[in-house]
This record gives sequence, structure tokens and C-alpha cells, in this order.
Amino acid sequence: MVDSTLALLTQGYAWLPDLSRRKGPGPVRTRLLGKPAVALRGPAAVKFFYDEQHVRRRTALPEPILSTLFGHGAVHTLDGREHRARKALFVSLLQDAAGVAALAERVGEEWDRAAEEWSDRSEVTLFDEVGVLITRAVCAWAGVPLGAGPEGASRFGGPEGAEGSDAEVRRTARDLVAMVDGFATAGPRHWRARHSRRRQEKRLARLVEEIRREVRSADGASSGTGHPFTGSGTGHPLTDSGTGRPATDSGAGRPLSDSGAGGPVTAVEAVAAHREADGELLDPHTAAVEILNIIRPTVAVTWYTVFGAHALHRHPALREPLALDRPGYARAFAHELRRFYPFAPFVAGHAPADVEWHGEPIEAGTLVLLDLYGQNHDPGLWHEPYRFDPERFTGREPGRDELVPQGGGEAAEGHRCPGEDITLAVLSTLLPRLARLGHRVPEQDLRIPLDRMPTGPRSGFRITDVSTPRRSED
Ligand code: HEM
Repeated sequence: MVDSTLALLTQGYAWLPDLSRRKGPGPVRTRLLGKPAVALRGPAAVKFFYDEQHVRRRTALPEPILSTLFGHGAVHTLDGREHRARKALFVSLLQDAAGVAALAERVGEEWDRAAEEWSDRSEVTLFDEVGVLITRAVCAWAGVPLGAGPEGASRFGGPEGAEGSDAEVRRTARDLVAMVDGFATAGPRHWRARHSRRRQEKRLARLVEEIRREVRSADGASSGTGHPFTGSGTGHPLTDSGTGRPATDSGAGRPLSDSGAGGPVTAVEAVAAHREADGELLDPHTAAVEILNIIRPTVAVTWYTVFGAHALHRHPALREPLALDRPGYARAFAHELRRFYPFAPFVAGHAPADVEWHGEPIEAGTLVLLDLYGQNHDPGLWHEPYRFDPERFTGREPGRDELVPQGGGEAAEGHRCPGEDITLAVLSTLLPRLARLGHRVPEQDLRIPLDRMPTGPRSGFRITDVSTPRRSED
């Protein structure tokens, strides 16, 4: 059988749908990186794929993807008990309704501040600016200091003054975007991604060590009992867990919202305090990897925001219900953006033993792909799948394994993305603002190349003559 690695790299999102069309219905057999592979799609395939008897993740992700997108030792690479213990940390942090709402509110405030500034500029590239404003919001929310800024001076000696802060926010945004942008290419974008990841991992590992030192010394000063990080009874999650449960389950306070007892607990503090299935803290490097697995994909919502601008430009009639905040419409629009536009192409794991899918044998060691992009455009599941229509989702939520841009199954049990609430909340905050933003879209290259991964409008979506709703009323 022909190896498809080159075809994947050159055709991008079109590769698997093309192969499926050529081979007809049913699983698609091919080879990737020299190994036998089979691609599946559809709600029943989602159930099959997310059963660990059928698919395991540990060795499935190639080194170039780990060194750019996810990080070595990331939750994405774990199975079984180790995965469930680590995943509980993400689920408790990222599916806490108050925490999600607090993040979305911050993103909205940053947009409002930025939009005022855009109106003083002759032209703005939306992709760049949205990346920066989400970076600013998510880092403040997660407890990642970026020099002095609205939150005040850094505990960790970042550059002082608003200018220093702005430069650092932009540098960090560039790194976070680069990690996503360079995972599926062999050229300079890939090396930039590796470099960005190394820089951010180093910095965040130092932050974790510093937080742990601070807590140890505070704990020593207040109680003077026993070994730090093991049940000192101070109520701080870093010292109070020791149970193998994630710190945020300890009752020490709700993550990311002011608990009133023991003060707010940030995502960074929760990761620093998290204990693995064996009761051990994460080593600082892995903790840094997982902090990045919270802030990097939040910044990746930039891609969908720009797709939102593209959709509104192509379908101006959809602007009004968004701008007027018709109940449920922004969420429906966000679902349709995630279905229609290409982002994650597929997810992959290995068959741990000889297994069978609908009578088709899948040999142990076979790479099993779940075709996310293909499923989101499957005419058997979606009427006119290549038509952008948010009304598909008005008045109804998609089925668990039907719409799968961020994986399928249950987030708490399998590898489904734990960041869907955040993705939807951030988009539901930004899309109505985007629809209300006065602007012009000058002549530019808005094509979205399917052979580039990840992709987006080539121009980054440039806008001119920006006016904010308040300004235009002045
Ligand atoms: C831009 C929107 C996003 C897209 C397209 C996306 C897509 C995905 C996909 C396809 C997976 C893999 C599912 C699997 O392996 O079965 C995943 C996993 C993950 N995502 Fe997202 N995601 C997004 C936003 C977020 C956000 C906002 C966060 C966190 C704040 C996040 C955190 C994670 C984590 C930690 C995992 C690993 C889960 C595990 O292996 O158990 N993602 N995401």
C-alpha cells in the first residue's frame, strides 16, 4: 500500500476527504510514516475510537508535533489511570462555569480596549490583534505574569512599565501562535515553533519552581510542621492535597474565582499543586507543558475569530442577528464556525491488540485515525455540508459524537478537548462585538488554502476605518 505521508503534508485538509471519496464508503486503509493506518468517521466510529480497548495514545504522536504543538509528557500522550488523574486537573479548571465566565469577560474587556485603539489606526490585521488580546486576557486569568500591566508589577521581575508589558504580551502572543502555526510543516515555521516552545517552557518551569518555593516558605513560616507539600493543614492546595486528587478538588477554593477562603486559585497555581496518579507533583518541565496546554489553545481561538470575520464578510445578512445578540445565536454561529472551517484535521492512536471495526479486522499496532474534518463535512450527517449556516444549531445543541472539531466522547473520561466551554464562551463574547464593529474590508487575498495546516485567510483579515459602537454614536 502507498505511503500517504507526503500526500498529507502537501494536500493538508483535502488529503483524507479525497482518499475517502476515491476509496468509497467504509474505513480508509493507507500507510502513514511507514506504518499501516486506517481512518474512520461517524458517531459510531467516535465511540469505537474513544474506547481504550481499541485505541491508545502513548506513542501515537510524532516527535515534531510534541516539540511544537503539545509538549513532551503532555496529557495528550497519556493512557489509563495516568491520563484520568492528569485530565481531572484540566476538567476541574476548564469546565468550572464561574472560571470560564471570568475568562470570557476578560477577553471581552480586552477586545473593547483594543477596538478603541484600532479606530485610531489606518489598518488593522485582525489575526495579529486578536492573538494579542486573547494572550493578554488568558495570561492574566491563568496567573502567568507578563511584566507590569493592568494587573500591576510582576512578582517575577518582568519588564516594568506599560510599554514593557505590551512588548512582552506581543512576544508571548507570537510564541503561542507560532507553536500552533508550525506543527505540520518542515520549513522555517516549524523551527520557529520549536524555538517558541523551548523559550516558553523554560520561563514557565521557572515560574512553577518560584511558586512552589514561595508556598514552601509561607508554609514553613506559618506552621513549621513536617514536609512541605504534604498536608500542613494551611488550606493551600499546594500543601493540602497529598491525596492523589487534583488540587482543585481539595476544597481549598474554587479555581479561578474568588473563593473567599484562601483567596483565588489560579490555573498556574493549580498545575503547580497538581499530583499525579502516584501522588507526586509534576516535574517543573511537565507543569510548564500543561500550563501551555491551557494558554496556547485559548489563544488558538484567534483562528476561529478570524474565520468568524470571514463568514460575516461572505454572508453579510448574518451580521444583524449576531450584532443584536439574538438569544442563542452567537453560540449557534460558534458551533457552525467549528464545523465548517478547517482546524484540527484528525486525531490518532494505535490499536493495542487485534481489534475489529464493523467486521473489518484492525491489526495490533495499526495507526487508527478519527477523521474530524471529514465527519464535520459528511453529507450523511449534515445537509449541504459545504454551506455555512448557523441555523443548523439554533434551538438545539449538537449530539455528543456528532460535531467533533475538538474530538468526541466524554472530556472527563477520554481525550476529548476539555476546552470546548472556553472556546464557545470566548467566541460567544467576541462574535457579537465583531458584528457590531464598524469597519471596511479592503481588497485583499481572503482565500483559505486547504494545503496549509493550520490555515486561515491568507491576508490575516485586514480591516480599515474601524469605529466602535460607542464612538460612532458620539
Ligand atoms: C481553538 C479551539 C480548539 C480546538 C480546535 C481544539 C481541538 C482539540 C482536539 C482536536 C483535541 C484532541 C482530542 C483527542 O485527542 O481526542 C484537543 C485536546 C485538548 N485540548 Fe483542545 N481545542 C481547542 C481549544 C482548547 C482550549 C481553549 C483549551 C484549554 C483552555 C484546550 C485544551 C486541550 C487539552 C488540554 C487537550 C488534551 C486532552 C486530552 O488529551 O485528554 N483546547 N483539543
